[in-house]
Amino acid sequence: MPASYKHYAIHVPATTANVGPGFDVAGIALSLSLDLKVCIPSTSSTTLTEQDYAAPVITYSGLDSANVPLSPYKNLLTRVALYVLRCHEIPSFPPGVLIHATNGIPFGRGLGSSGAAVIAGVLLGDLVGNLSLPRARLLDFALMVERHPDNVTAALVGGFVGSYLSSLSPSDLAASSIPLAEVLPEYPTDAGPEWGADPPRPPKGIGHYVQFGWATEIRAVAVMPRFELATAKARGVLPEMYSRKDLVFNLQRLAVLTTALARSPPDPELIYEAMKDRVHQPYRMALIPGLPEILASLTPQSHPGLLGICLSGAGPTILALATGNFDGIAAEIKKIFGEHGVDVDWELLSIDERGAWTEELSE
Ligand SMILES: Nc1ncnc2c1ncn2[C@@H]1O[C@H](COP(=O)(O)OP(=O)(O)OP(=O)(O)O)[C@@H](O)[C@H]1O
Ligand SMILES: N[C@@H](CCO)C(=O)O
Repeated sequence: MPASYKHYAIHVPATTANVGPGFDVAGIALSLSLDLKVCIPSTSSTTLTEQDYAAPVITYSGLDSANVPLSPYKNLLTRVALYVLRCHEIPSFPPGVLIHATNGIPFGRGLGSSGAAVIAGVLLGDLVGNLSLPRARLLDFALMVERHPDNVTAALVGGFVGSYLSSLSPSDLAASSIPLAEVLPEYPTDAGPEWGADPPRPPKGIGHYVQFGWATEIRAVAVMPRFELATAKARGVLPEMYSRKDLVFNLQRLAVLTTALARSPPDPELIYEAMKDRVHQPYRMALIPGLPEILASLTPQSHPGLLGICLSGAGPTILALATGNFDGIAAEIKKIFGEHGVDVDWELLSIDERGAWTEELSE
């Protein structure tokens, strides 16, 4: 057992992705979080050989913690951290690292739990490897793992964010197209790590973003059904091709929405229409009982205070942006879900402007 440890904390916010018509583009960081406490032996070295291999010990508390694999070679956080380390010629965690995760983001509900875990993993690798990577490079690593930028960008930088992926050169495209299973190898646990070939480095500058303004009186009512919907499944129902009419419908609304949510006081009529979508919600309705009725029946007229309503991320959570009447809005959504046999929890959330951050703790 090492004589002393250095203690750190890593904080990553939840996110809602898509934001109305902004499929794979617009995300908002919200006031739920994944928090890691990381203890690193003061004496540890990053110049390890295979003989020095020692797996970190991971523990969890909070939401869905019973469902997380604790093997560092299966857990998403540590697999991502290992990927970052191995891209910097550091083959493993230094011996004796302890990680405790306190999870406040429910899994598979459309509130960016996997995006938060990916960002936490990138920050963990950066911390343990003593790498001090700039934010843009941290984002490159995150985008090698989660290929749509809306959750991870908002989780990393905070606020209401729009992002796009660069057009890559053919060789960079080949590197970034390597299957995730190869980017994040699952090593056998009992035999120790297989050092194998170096993983593909992320091309530089994969993702670009801009932070939009946000009217501070706007809050987010998140109504979370008590069932998980895996993002992969919810992406599987989307078509490959869209009509020009539907694309223009979304582009027109997104252009208006990004500025409308920054104006104070917010204009409910403008925002309500600008939060409509024809790119993902219509196709995901079959996966979320009650979604068509919820989107059709709550309006700024029926529920004063409501600004707009949409699916949060890949669902099944419903996101209602509002300036008041939060209980009334949540109660109506809960009622409609109830009529479809779906139990829910709900939370009133604020925007998180800070994004992800790491601190050294004194104890
Ligand atoms: N803190 C965590 N630690 C380890 N694994 C996690 C953590 N958070 C999420 N995961 C993994 O990610 C999965 C959920 O990812 P998924 O993309 O399906 O949903 P989501 O990220 O919650 O929703 P969305 O992407 O629509 O916002 C979980 O089932 C779990 O395997
Ligand atoms: N833009 C993504 C967010 C979910 O992670 C989707 O809707 O599939």
